[in-house]
Amino acid sequence: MSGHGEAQPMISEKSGPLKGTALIPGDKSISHRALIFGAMAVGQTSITGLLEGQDVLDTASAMRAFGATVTRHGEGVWTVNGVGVGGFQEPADVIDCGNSGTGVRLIMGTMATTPISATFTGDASLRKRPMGRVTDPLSLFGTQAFGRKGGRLPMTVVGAANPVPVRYALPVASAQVKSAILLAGLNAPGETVVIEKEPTRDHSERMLLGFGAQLHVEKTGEGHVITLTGRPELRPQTVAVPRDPSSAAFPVCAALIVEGSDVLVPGVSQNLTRNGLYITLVEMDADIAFENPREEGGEPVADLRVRFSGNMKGIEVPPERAPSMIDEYPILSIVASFANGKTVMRGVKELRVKESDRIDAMARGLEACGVKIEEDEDTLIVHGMGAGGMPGGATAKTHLDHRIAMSFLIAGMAAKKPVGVDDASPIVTSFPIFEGLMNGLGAKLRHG
Ligand SMILES: O=C(O)C1=C[C@@H](OP(=O)(O)O)[C@@H](O)[C@H](O)C1
Ligand SMILES: C=C(OP(=O)(O)O)C(=O)O
Repeated sequence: MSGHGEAQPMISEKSGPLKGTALIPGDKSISHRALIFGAMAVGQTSITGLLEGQDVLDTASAMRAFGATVTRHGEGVWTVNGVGVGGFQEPADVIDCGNSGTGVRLIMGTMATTPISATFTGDASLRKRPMGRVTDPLSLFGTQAFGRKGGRLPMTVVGAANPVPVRYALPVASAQVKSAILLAGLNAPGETVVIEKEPTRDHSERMLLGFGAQLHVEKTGEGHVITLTGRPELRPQTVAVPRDPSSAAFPVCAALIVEGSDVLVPGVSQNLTRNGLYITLVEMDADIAFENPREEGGEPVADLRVRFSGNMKGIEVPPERAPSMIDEYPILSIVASFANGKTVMRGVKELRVKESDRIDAMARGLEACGVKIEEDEDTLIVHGMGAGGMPGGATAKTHLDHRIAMSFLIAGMAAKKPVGVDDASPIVTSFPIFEGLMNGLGAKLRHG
Protein backbone atom coordinates (compact mmCIF):
# COMPACT_ATOMS: atom_id res chain seq x y z
CA MET A 1 0.00 0.00 0.00
CA SER A 2 1.13 3.50 -0.71
CA GLY A 3 0.47 4.56 2.90
CA HIS A 4 1.30 8.21 2.32
CA GLY A 5 -0.61 9.75 5.16
CA GLU A 6 0.69 12.95 6.66
CA ALA A 7 3.60 14.76 5.04
CA GLN A 8 6.76 14.53 7.16
CA PRO A 9 8.82 17.72 6.91
CA MET A 10 12.53 17.24 7.66
CA ILE A 11 15.48 19.63 8.08
CA SER A 12 19.18 19.08 7.47
CA GLU A 13 21.68 21.38 9.20
CA LYS A 14 25.30 21.90 8.29
CA SER A 15 27.16 18.82 9.46
CA GLY A 16 30.61 18.23 10.92
CA PRO A 17 32.87 15.75 9.08
CA LEU A 18 31.09 12.49 8.16
CA LYS A 19 33.04 9.47 9.41
CA GLY A 20 32.50 5.73 9.57
CA THR A 21 31.15 2.85 7.50
CA ALA A 22 27.84 3.03 5.63
CA LEU A 23 26.16 -0.38 5.26
CA ILE A 24 23.66 0.06 2.45
CA PRO A 25 20.49 -2.10 2.23
CA GLY A 26 19.68 -4.44 -0.65
CA ASP A 27 19.25 -3.40 -4.26
CA LYS A 28 15.69 -2.36 -5.07
CA SER A 29 15.69 -3.57 -8.69
CA ILE A 30 17.07 -7.00 -7.77
CA SER A 31 14.72 -7.31 -4.77
CA HIS A 32 11.59 -6.78 -6.92
CA ARG A 33 12.89 -9.32 -9.43
CA ALA A 34 13.82 -11.93 -6.80
CA LEU A 35 10.19 -11.91 -5.58
CA ILE A 36 8.68 -11.94 -9.07
CA PHE A 37 10.94 -14.64 -10.54
CA GLY A 38 10.54 -16.63 -7.32
CA ALA A 39 6.77 -16.46 -7.82
CA MET A 40 7.13 -17.85 -11.36
CA ALA A 41 9.39 -20.76 -10.40
CA VAL A 42 8.14 -24.17 -9.26
CA GLY A 43 9.27 -24.73 -5.65
CA GLN A 44 10.92 -22.57 -3.00
CA THR A 45 13.23 -19.64 -3.70
CA SER A 46 15.26 -18.36 -0.74
CA ILE A 47 16.31 -14.72 -0.59
CA THR A 48 18.75 -12.95 1.72
CA GLY A 49 19.45 -9.23 1.84
CA LEU A 50 16.02 -8.35 0.41
CA LEU A 51 15.37 -4.60 0.57
CA GLU A 52 12.47 -4.10 2.98
CA GLY A 53 11.49 -0.78 1.45
CA GLN A 54 7.83 -0.04 0.80
CA ASP A 55 8.16 -0.49 -2.98
CA VAL A 56 9.42 -4.05 -2.53
CA LEU A 57 6.90 -4.85 0.24
CA ASP A 58 4.15 -3.82 -2.18
CA THR A 59 5.53 -6.26 -4.77
CA ALA A 60 5.60 -9.00 -2.10
CA SER A 61 1.89 -8.35 -1.35
CA ALA A 62 1.10 -8.43 -5.06
CA MET A 63 2.84 -11.80 -5.51
CA ARG A 64 0.66 -13.18 -2.68
CA ALA A 65 -2.45 -11.79 -4.38
CA PHE A 66 -1.52 -13.71 -7.56
CA GLY A 67 -1.19 -16.96 -5.59
CA ALA A 68 2.47 -17.28 -4.53
CA THR A 69 3.36 -17.94 -0.89
CA VAL A 70 5.73 -15.21 0.28
CA THR A 71 7.13 -15.47 3.81
CA ARG A 72 9.43 -13.24 5.86
CA HIS A 73 11.71 -15.18 8.23
CA GLY A 74 13.88 -12.35 9.60
CA GLU A 75 15.53 -9.13 8.46
CA GLY A 76 15.97 -9.44 4.69
CA VAL A 77 15.44 -13.22 4.82
CA TRP A 78 12.43 -14.30 2.75
CA THR A 79 11.14 -17.34 0.88
CA VAL A 80 8.83 -17.49 -2.11
CA ASN A 81 6.92 -20.63 -3.09
CA GLY A 82 6.14 -20.07 -6.72
CA VAL A 83 3.19 -21.07 -8.87
CA GLY A 84 5.17 -21.67 -12.08
CA VAL A 85 5.14 -19.82 -15.41
CA GLY A 86 1.49 -19.26 -16.39
CA GLY A 87 0.29 -20.27 -12.91
CA PHE A 88 -0.86 -16.88 -11.65
CA GLN A 89 -4.39 -16.81 -10.19
CA GLU A 90 -6.75 -13.91 -10.68
CA PRO A 91 -6.37 -11.54 -7.70
CA ALA A 92 -9.53 -10.96 -5.66
CA ASP A 93 -8.90 -7.25 -5.23
CA VAL A 94 -7.12 -4.25 -6.76
CA ILE A 95 -3.30 -4.48 -6.81
CA ASP A 96 -1.84 -1.37 -5.15
CA CYS A 97 1.78 -0.88 -6.19
CA GLY A 98 2.16 2.24 -4.05
CA ASN A 99 4.96 4.48 -5.37
CA SER A 100 6.68 1.86 -7.52
CA GLY A 101 7.01 2.13 -11.30
CA THR A 102 9.19 -0.97 -11.35
CA GLY A 103 6.66 -2.98 -9.35
CA VAL A 104 3.61 -2.14 -11.43
CA ARG A 105 5.29 -2.42 -14.84
CA LEU A 106 7.05 -5.72 -14.15
CA ILE A 107 3.94 -7.26 -12.60
CA MET A 108 1.77 -6.17 -15.55
CA GLY A 109 4.23 -8.00 -17.81
CA THR A 110 4.20 -11.08 -15.61
CA MET A 111 0.40 -11.53 -15.74
CA ALA A 112 -0.05 -10.31 -19.33
CA THR A 113 0.11 -13.72 -20.99
CA THR A 114 -2.08 -15.59 -18.48
CA PRO A 115 -5.88 -15.58 -19.03
CA ILE A 116 -6.76 -13.57 -15.92
CA SER A 117 -7.45 -9.92 -15.35
CA ALA A 118 -6.12 -7.58 -12.69
CA THR A 119 -6.70 -3.95 -11.82
CA PHE A 120 -3.65 -1.92 -10.79
CA THR A 121 -3.40 1.35 -8.91
CA GLY A 122 -0.84 3.29 -6.91
CA ASP A 123 -0.26 6.50 -5.01
CA ALA A 124 -0.76 10.00 -6.44
CA SER A 125 2.73 9.92 -7.98
CA LEU A 126 2.37 6.52 -9.67
CA ARG A 127 -1.11 7.43 -10.96
CA LYS A 128 0.51 10.23 -13.00
CA ARG A 129 3.12 8.01 -14.67
CA PRO A 130 2.73 6.63 -18.22
CA MET A 131 1.85 2.93 -18.55
CA GLY A 132 1.40 2.95 -22.35
CA ARG A 133 5.12 2.29 -22.76
CA VAL A 134 4.41 -1.16 -21.27
CA THR A 135 0.85 -1.85 -22.40
CA ASP A 136 1.64 -0.98 -26.07
CA PRO A 137 4.20 -3.78 -26.46
CA LEU A 138 2.09 -6.10 -24.29
CA SER A 139 -0.81 -5.64 -26.73
CA LEU A 140 1.34 -7.41 -29.35
CA PHE A 141 1.06 -10.58 -27.23
CA GLY A 142 -2.74 -10.16 -27.32
CA THR A 143 -3.04 -8.44 -23.92
CA GLN A 144 -5.65 -5.72 -23.42
CA ALA A 145 -5.43 -2.74 -21.06
CA PHE A 146 -8.09 -0.25 -20.01
CA GLY A 147 -6.81 2.69 -18.05
CA ARG A 148 -7.39 6.39 -17.56
CA LYS A 149 -6.60 8.98 -20.22
CA GLY A 150 -2.94 8.96 -21.28
CA GLY A 151 -2.52 5.34 -20.18
CA ARG A 152 -2.66 6.23 -16.48
CA LEU A 153 -3.57 4.06 -13.47
CA PRO A 154 -5.96 2.78 -12.25
CA MET A 155 -5.80 0.32 -15.11
CA THR A 156 -7.27 -3.11 -15.76
CA VAL A 157 -5.09 -5.53 -17.67
CA VAL A 158 -6.72 -8.53 -19.36
CA GLY A 159 -4.15 -11.25 -20.00
CA ALA A 160 -3.95 -12.93 -23.44
CA ALA A 161 -5.63 -16.34 -23.56
CA ASN A 162 -3.58 -17.43 -26.60
CA PRO A 163 -0.41 -15.34 -26.46
CA VAL A 164 1.88 -15.11 -29.47
CA PRO A 165 5.60 -14.34 -29.15
CA VAL A 166 6.73 -10.80 -29.86
CA ARG A 167 9.65 -8.97 -31.49
CA TYR A 168 9.98 -5.42 -30.16
CA ALA A 169 12.58 -2.66 -30.48
CA LEU A 170 12.44 -0.41 -27.39
CA PRO A 171 11.61 3.19 -28.34
CA VAL A 172 12.93 4.42 -24.94
CA ALA A 173 15.91 3.15 -22.96
CA SER A 174 13.96 1.45 -20.17
CA ALA A 175 14.80 -1.65 -18.17
CA GLN A 176 11.22 -1.68 -16.88
CA VAL A 177 9.77 -1.96 -20.38
CA LYS A 178 12.40 -4.52 -21.43
CA SER A 179 11.69 -6.61 -18.32
CA ALA A 180 7.90 -6.43 -18.72
CA ILE A 181 8.21 -7.86 -22.26
CA LEU A 182 10.60 -10.61 -21.20
CA LEU A 183 8.33 -11.57 -18.29
CA ALA A 184 5.33 -11.71 -20.63
CA GLY A 185 7.41 -13.70 -23.13
CA LEU A 186 7.93 -16.41 -20.51
CA ASN A 187 4.37 -17.66 -21.06
CA ALA A 188 4.23 -17.18 -24.85
CA PRO A 189 5.19 -20.20 -26.98
CA GLY A 190 8.26 -19.64 -29.18
CA GLU A 191 10.86 -16.90 -29.15
CA THR A 192 10.27 -13.40 -27.84
CA VAL A 193 12.87 -10.85 -28.93
CA VAL A 194 13.60 -7.45 -27.35
CA ILE A 195 16.06 -5.08 -29.00
CA GLU A 196 17.64 -2.25 -27.04
CA LYS A 197 19.78 0.41 -28.72
CA GLU A 198 21.33 1.55 -25.45
CA PRO A 199 22.06 -1.02 -22.76
CA THR A 200 19.92 -0.65 -19.62
CA ARG A 201 20.26 -2.48 -16.29
CA ASP A 202 20.50 -6.19 -17.04
CA HIS A 203 19.24 -7.76 -13.81
CA SER A 204 16.26 -9.48 -15.49
CA GLU A 205 18.48 -11.16 -18.07
CA ARG A 206 20.96 -12.33 -15.41
CA MET A 207 18.17 -13.62 -13.21
CA LEU A 208 16.29 -15.35 -16.04
CA LEU A 209 19.48 -17.29 -16.81
CA GLY A 210 19.92 -18.10 -13.11
CA PHE A 211 16.35 -19.44 -12.88
CA GLY A 212 17.02 -21.70 -15.87
CA ALA A 213 15.33 -19.86 -18.77
CA GLN A 214 16.83 -20.07 -22.25
CA LEU A 215 17.99 -16.58 -23.13
CA HIS A 216 20.75 -15.19 -25.26
CA VAL A 217 22.00 -11.70 -25.92
CA GLU A 218 23.67 -10.76 -29.18
CA LYS A 219 25.42 -7.44 -29.78
CA THR A 220 24.58 -6.26 -33.30
CA GLY A 221 24.51 -3.00 -35.24
CA GLU A 222 20.92 -2.53 -33.95
CA GLY A 223 22.08 -2.82 -30.32
CA HIS A 224 21.50 -5.69 -27.89
CA VAL A 225 19.19 -8.33 -29.32
CA ILE A 226 17.77 -10.36 -26.43
CA THR A 227 16.05 -13.64 -27.36
CA LEU A 228 14.01 -15.60 -24.82
CA THR A 229 12.44 -19.01 -25.39
CA GLY A 230 8.94 -19.18 -23.90
CA ARG A 231 7.34 -21.73 -21.57
CA PRO A 232 10.39 -22.86 -19.58
CA GLU A 233 10.01 -24.42 -16.17
CA LEU A 234 11.83 -21.99 -13.90
CA ARG A 235 13.93 -23.62 -11.16
CA PRO A 236 13.84 -22.01 -7.71
CA GLN A 237 17.05 -20.26 -6.67
CA THR A 238 18.94 -18.96 -3.68
CA VAL A 239 19.31 -15.22 -4.23
CA ALA A 240 21.76 -13.09 -2.20
CA VAL A 241 20.69 -9.53 -3.01
CA PRO A 242 23.73 -7.20 -3.27
CA ARG A 243 23.69 -3.66 -1.79
CA ASP A 244 21.96 -0.92 -3.78
CA PRO A 245 24.37 1.36 -5.70
CA SER A 246 21.58 3.94 -6.14
CA SER A 247 21.19 4.20 -2.34
CA ALA A 248 24.98 4.13 -1.83
CA ALA A 249 25.11 7.30 -3.93
CA PHE A 250 23.70 9.35 -1.03
CA PRO A 251 26.40 8.76 1.63
CA VAL A 252 29.09 8.76 -1.10
CA CYS A 253 28.01 12.19 -2.39
CA ALA A 254 27.51 13.52 1.15
CA ALA A 255 31.11 12.58 2.04
CA LEU A 256 32.38 14.36 -1.10
CA ILE A 257 30.75 17.69 -0.19
CA VAL A 258 31.00 17.79 3.64
CA GLU A 259 34.38 19.16 4.72
CA GLY A 260 36.70 16.73 6.51
CA SER A 261 34.65 13.60 5.66
CA ASP A 262 36.12 10.12 5.25
CA VAL A 263 33.53 7.36 4.75
CA LEU A 264 33.75 3.71 3.72
CA VAL A 265 30.84 2.32 1.67
CA PRO A 266 31.34 -1.45 1.24
CA GLY A 267 30.02 -3.61 -1.57
CA VAL A 268 28.98 -1.01 -4.17
CA SER A 269 28.02 -2.58 -7.51
CA GLN A 270 30.38 -1.97 -10.40
CA ASN A 271 27.92 -3.51 -12.88
CA LEU A 272 28.45 -1.42 -16.02
CA THR A 273 24.69 -0.93 -16.40
CA ARG A 274 24.53 0.73 -12.94
CA ASN A 275 27.82 2.55 -12.24
CA GLY A 276 27.55 5.70 -14.41
CA LEU A 277 27.45 8.03 -11.38
CA TYR A 278 30.72 6.69 -10.02
CA ILE A 279 32.47 7.15 -13.37
CA THR A 280 31.11 10.70 -13.53
CA LEU A 281 32.27 11.57 -10.00
CA VAL A 282 35.80 10.38 -10.79
CA GLU A 283 35.78 12.58 -13.92
CA MET A 284 34.83 15.51 -11.64
CA ASP A 285 37.99 14.78 -9.58
CA ALA A 286 36.15 13.24 -6.64
CA ASP A 287 38.45 11.43 -4.17
CA ILE A 288 37.07 7.88 -4.33
CA ALA A 289 39.20 4.75 -3.97
CA PHE A 290 37.70 1.51 -5.33
CA GLU A 291 39.09 -1.10 -2.93
CA ASN A 292 38.82 -4.87 -2.73
CA PRO A 293 37.06 -5.61 -6.07
CA ARG A 294 35.19 -8.95 -5.98
CA GLU A 295 31.86 -10.67 -6.78
CA GLU A 296 28.88 -10.59 -4.43
CA GLY A 297 25.44 -12.01 -5.24
CA GLY A 298 26.49 -12.41 -8.88
CA GLU A 299 27.45 -8.71 -9.22
CA PRO A 300 30.94 -7.19 -9.45
CA VAL A 301 31.37 -4.97 -6.36
CA ALA A 302 34.05 -2.82 -4.68
CA ASP A 303 34.39 -1.05 -1.32
CA LEU A 304 34.35 2.70 -1.86
CA ARG A 305 36.57 4.88 0.38
CA VAL A 306 35.30 8.41 -0.10
CA ARG A 307 36.95 11.59 1.17
CA PHE A 308 35.86 15.24 1.12
CA SER A 309 36.76 16.68 -2.28
CA GLY A 310 36.99 20.46 -2.06
CA ASN A 311 38.13 21.00 -5.62
CA MET A 312 35.72 19.10 -7.87
CA LYS A 313 35.08 20.46 -11.37
CA GLY A 314 31.90 20.60 -13.42
CA ILE A 315 31.80 18.38 -16.51
CA GLU A 316 29.61 17.44 -19.48
CA VAL A 317 27.98 14.09 -18.70
CA PRO A 318 27.83 12.06 -21.96
CA PRO A 319 24.13 11.49 -22.84
CA GLU A 320 24.77 7.82 -23.66
CA ARG A 321 25.71 7.31 -20.01
CA ALA A 322 22.19 8.23 -18.85
CA PRO A 323 20.70 4.70 -18.59
CA SER A 324 23.53 3.59 -16.28
CA MET A 325 22.89 6.44 -13.82
CA ILE A 326 19.28 7.42 -14.51
CA ASP A 327 18.25 7.52 -10.82
CA GLU A 328 21.42 9.35 -9.77
CA TYR A 329 20.95 12.69 -11.60
CA PRO A 330 19.19 14.33 -8.62
CA ILE A 331 22.10 13.64 -6.25
CA LEU A 332 24.63 14.42 -9.02
CA SER A 333 23.06 17.86 -9.39
CA ILE A 334 23.67 18.46 -5.67
CA VAL A 335 27.36 17.48 -6.02
CA ALA A 336 27.54 19.69 -9.15
CA SER A 337 26.35 22.66 -7.06
CA PHE A 338 29.45 22.25 -4.86
CA ALA A 339 31.85 21.84 -7.82
CA ASN A 340 33.62 24.64 -9.72
CA GLY A 341 32.11 25.50 -13.11
CA LYS A 342 29.05 24.11 -14.78
CA THR A 343 27.86 20.53 -15.06
CA VAL A 344 25.85 19.80 -18.18
CA MET A 345 23.42 16.87 -18.17
CA ARG A 346 21.89 16.23 -21.59
CA GLY A 347 19.68 13.40 -22.84
CA VAL A 348 17.82 13.22 -19.53
CA LYS A 349 14.15 13.72 -20.50
CA GLU A 350 13.27 10.34 -18.94
CA LEU A 351 13.72 12.16 -15.61
CA ARG A 352 10.46 13.94 -16.32
CA VAL A 353 8.42 10.70 -15.94
CA LYS A 354 9.88 9.36 -12.69
CA GLU A 355 8.20 9.63 -9.27
CA SER A 356 8.19 13.37 -10.02
CA ASP A 357 9.41 15.52 -12.90
CA ARG A 358 12.94 15.34 -11.53
CA ILE A 359 14.37 18.06 -13.80
CA ASP A 360 11.75 20.50 -12.56
CA ALA A 361 11.93 19.38 -8.92
CA MET A 362 15.74 19.72 -8.80
CA ALA A 363 15.75 23.01 -10.73
CA ARG A 364 13.17 24.67 -8.48
CA GLY A 365 14.72 23.37 -5.24
CA LEU A 366 18.28 24.34 -6.25
CA GLU A 367 17.16 27.80 -7.33
CA ALA A 368 15.51 28.24 -3.93
CA CYS A 369 18.89 27.27 -2.39
CA GLY A 370 20.62 30.01 -4.42
CA VAL A 371 22.06 27.91 -7.27
CA LYS A 372 21.84 29.04 -10.92
CA ILE A 373 20.16 26.49 -13.20
CA GLU A 374 19.40 26.21 -16.90
CA GLU A 375 17.00 23.61 -18.25
CA ASP A 376 15.09 22.50 -21.29
CA GLU A 377 12.94 19.46 -22.01
CA ASP A 378 15.95 17.12 -22.21
CA THR A 379 18.70 19.02 -20.33
CA LEU A 380 19.70 20.20 -16.86
CA ILE A 381 22.68 22.52 -16.34
CA VAL A 382 23.92 23.34 -12.83
CA HIS A 383 26.27 26.26 -12.25
CA GLY A 384 28.57 25.12 -9.45
CA MET A 385 29.34 27.46 -6.54
CA GLY A 386 32.41 25.59 -5.25
CA ALA A 387 32.93 23.79 -1.93
CA GLY A 388 30.72 25.27 0.81
CA GLY A 389 29.30 27.79 -1.68
CA MET A 390 25.60 26.89 -1.73
CA PRO A 391 23.61 29.44 0.32
CA GLY A 392 20.78 26.98 1.27
CA GLY A 393 18.17 28.32 3.68
CA ALA A 394 15.18 26.96 1.72
CA THR A 395 12.62 24.17 1.81
CA ALA A 396 12.44 21.96 -1.29
CA LYS A 397 9.22 20.37 -2.49
CA THR A 398 9.65 16.60 -2.90
CA HIS A 399 6.46 15.72 -4.85
CA LEU A 400 6.29 12.17 -3.36
CA ASP A 401 9.79 11.48 -4.70
CA HIS A 402 12.27 9.72 -2.39
CA ARG A 403 15.33 10.68 -4.44
CA ILE A 404 14.42 14.40 -4.42
CA ALA A 405 13.92 14.25 -0.63
CA MET A 406 17.26 12.52 0.03
CA SER A 407 19.13 14.78 -2.40
CA PHE A 408 18.09 18.03 -0.69
CA LEU A 409 18.74 16.61 2.78
CA ILE A 410 22.31 15.84 1.62
CA ALA A 411 22.61 19.42 0.27
CA GLY A 412 21.74 20.78 3.73
CA MET A 413 24.73 18.94 5.25
CA ALA A 414 27.14 21.21 3.32
CA ALA A 415 25.16 24.39 2.54
CA LYS A 416 25.68 27.63 4.51
CA LYS A 417 22.15 27.57 5.95
CA PRO A 418 19.91 24.51 6.67
CA VAL A 419 17.92 22.94 3.84
CA GLY A 420 14.50 21.44 4.54
CA VAL A 421 12.15 19.21 2.59
CA ASP A 422 8.37 19.48 2.79
CA ASP A 423 7.91 15.71 2.92
CA ALA A 424 10.50 13.04 3.72
CA SER A 425 7.93 10.21 4.02
CA PRO A 426 8.66 8.72 0.53
CA ILE A 427 12.22 7.84 1.60
CA VAL A 428 10.86 4.55 3.05
CA THR A 429 10.12 3.35 -0.49
CA SER A 430 13.81 2.70 -1.25
CA PHE A 431 16.04 3.51 1.75
CA PRO A 432 14.13 3.01 5.01
CA ILE A 433 17.26 3.42 7.22
CA PHE A 434 18.45 6.64 5.50
CA GLU A 435 17.94 8.95 8.49
CA GLY A 436 19.62 6.66 11.06
CA LEU A 437 22.46 5.76 8.70
CA MET A 438 23.26 9.38 7.81
CA ASN A 439 22.98 10.62 11.41
CA GLY A 440 25.22 7.70 12.45
CA LEU A 441 27.91 9.13 10.14
CA GLY A 442 27.53 12.56 11.77
CA ALA A 443 24.74 14.26 9.80
CA LYS A 444 22.17 16.46 11.56
CA LEU A 445 18.81 15.41 10.16
CA ARG A 446 15.76 16.15 12.24
CA HIS A 447 12.02 16.10 11.83
CA GLY A 448 10.07 19.34 11.80
O1 LIG B 1 14.11 -1.87 -13.96
C1 LIG B 1 14.31 -1.28 -12.88
O2 LIG B 1 14.44 -1.89 -11.79
C2 LIG B 1 14.42 0.19 -12.89
C3 LIG B 1 14.56 0.85 -14.10
C4 LIG B 1 14.67 2.31 -14.22
O3 LIG B 1 13.45 2.79 -14.77
P1 LIG B 1 13.16 2.85 -16.36
O4 LIG B 1 13.15 1.50 -16.89
O5 LIG B 1 11.81 3.51 -16.46
O6 LIG B 1 14.26 3.71 -16.92
C5 LIG B 1 14.92 2.99 -12.88
O7 LIG B 1 14.66 4.37 -12.98
C6 LIG B 1 14.11 2.39 -11.77
O8 LIG B 1 14.41 2.99 -10.53
C7 LIG B 1 14.38 0.91 -11.62
C1 LIG C 1 12.52 5.68 -10.68
C2 LIG C 1 12.58 4.98 -9.57
O1 LIG C 1 11.78 3.93 -9.22
P1 LIG C 1 10.43 3.38 -9.87
O2 LIG C 1 10.43 3.70 -11.34
O3 LIG C 1 10.46 1.91 -9.57
O4 LIG C 1 9.29 4.04 -9.14
C3 LIG C 1 13.64 5.27 -8.56
O5 LIG C 1 13.77 4.47 -7.61
O6 LIG C 1 14.36 6.28 -8.65
